[in-house]
Amino acid sequence: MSEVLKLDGLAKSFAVGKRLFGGPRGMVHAVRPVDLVVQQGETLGIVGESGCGKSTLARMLVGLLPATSGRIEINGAPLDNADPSEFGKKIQYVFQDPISSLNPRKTIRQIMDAPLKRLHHIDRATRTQRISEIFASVNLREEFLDRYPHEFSGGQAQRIGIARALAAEAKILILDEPVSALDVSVQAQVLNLLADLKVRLGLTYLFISHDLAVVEAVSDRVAVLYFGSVVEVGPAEQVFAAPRHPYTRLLAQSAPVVGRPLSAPEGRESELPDPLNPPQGCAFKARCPKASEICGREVPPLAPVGGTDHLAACHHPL
Ligand SMILES: Nc1ncnc2c1ncn2[C@@H]1O[C@H](COP(=O)(O)OP(=O)(O)OP(=O)(O)O)[C@@H](O)[C@H]1O
Repeated sequence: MSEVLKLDGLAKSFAVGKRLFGGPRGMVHAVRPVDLVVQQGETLGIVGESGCGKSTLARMLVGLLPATSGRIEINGAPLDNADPSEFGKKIQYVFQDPISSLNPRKTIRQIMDAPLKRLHHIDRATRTQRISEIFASVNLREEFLDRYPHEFSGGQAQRIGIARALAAEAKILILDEPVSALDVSVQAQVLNLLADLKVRLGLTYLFISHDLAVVEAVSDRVAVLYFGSVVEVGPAEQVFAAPRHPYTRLLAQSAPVVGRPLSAPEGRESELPDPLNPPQGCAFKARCPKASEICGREVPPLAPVGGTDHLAACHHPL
């Protein structure tokens, strides 16, 4: 296996609450420095409650948001922040809400044609042929190409969203809650399609979701985000069957049923800390049954917890 994607200290802060005169009132550290490696052909699931930084991370990866610090490498080469077409050829984004992410005034053919034209500069006849091939690969009928986005059901629209990402010929797809907006029966079809495409086209996925059961079903490895940081990462079956971070255990306990989204688990305090006033030490300490004095003082580093590929950021791993 080879590394296709590497995040090195990738972080994003937002200045919030601008005063009329003077600078911002504070900084929100939406994503704190994240180090992650994704191997060719794997699906890395990213889970966490609302507000933990999933979308901010995803948007940095596809160049929709500039990082505050850190870098992104693809196949060993840094991605140039300044050149969106470089991002587009290597890494593509599949949105949660497929219909609203497609331009309502353009036919599906025009939507599919844009990345081929912009990123690959190939002639019209070749583009037409590529679009037909891609459309067939997501099991959609060719006649749909001349319709508009609003004419499709959620499941069909998500297939179109996937087809559009494939048109760019990127090998890495960021799937941001790709099935959350769909009915459960349609979810399974789209997940099967994604699994099939991954093998057929040699793709690598980052699968972001707050639905733990879906992430468990599709991921080889899982990274758990809490308050902008990775607090646990490891093989999916290990992380779910034997979580080492108390936060992961709370998540797993709170979502035992397929399709049930993560809700704030019961804890001593079931809220994320105030981003404008982050706590000292471990961000999870107020909700953690194992918290001790050191947790209030020192941020725990992400460190191996049995096996080199299973890491947790906890002073008292389970
Ligand atoms: N443009 C912005 N300006 C200020 N703060 C922001 C901005 N975007 C995100 N944030 C803050 O950054 C943190 C992470 O947000 P983000 O949307 O990445 O989380 P998320 O896990 O994707 O949540 P959700 O599942 O609800 O989309 C939150 O505290 C959020 O309020």
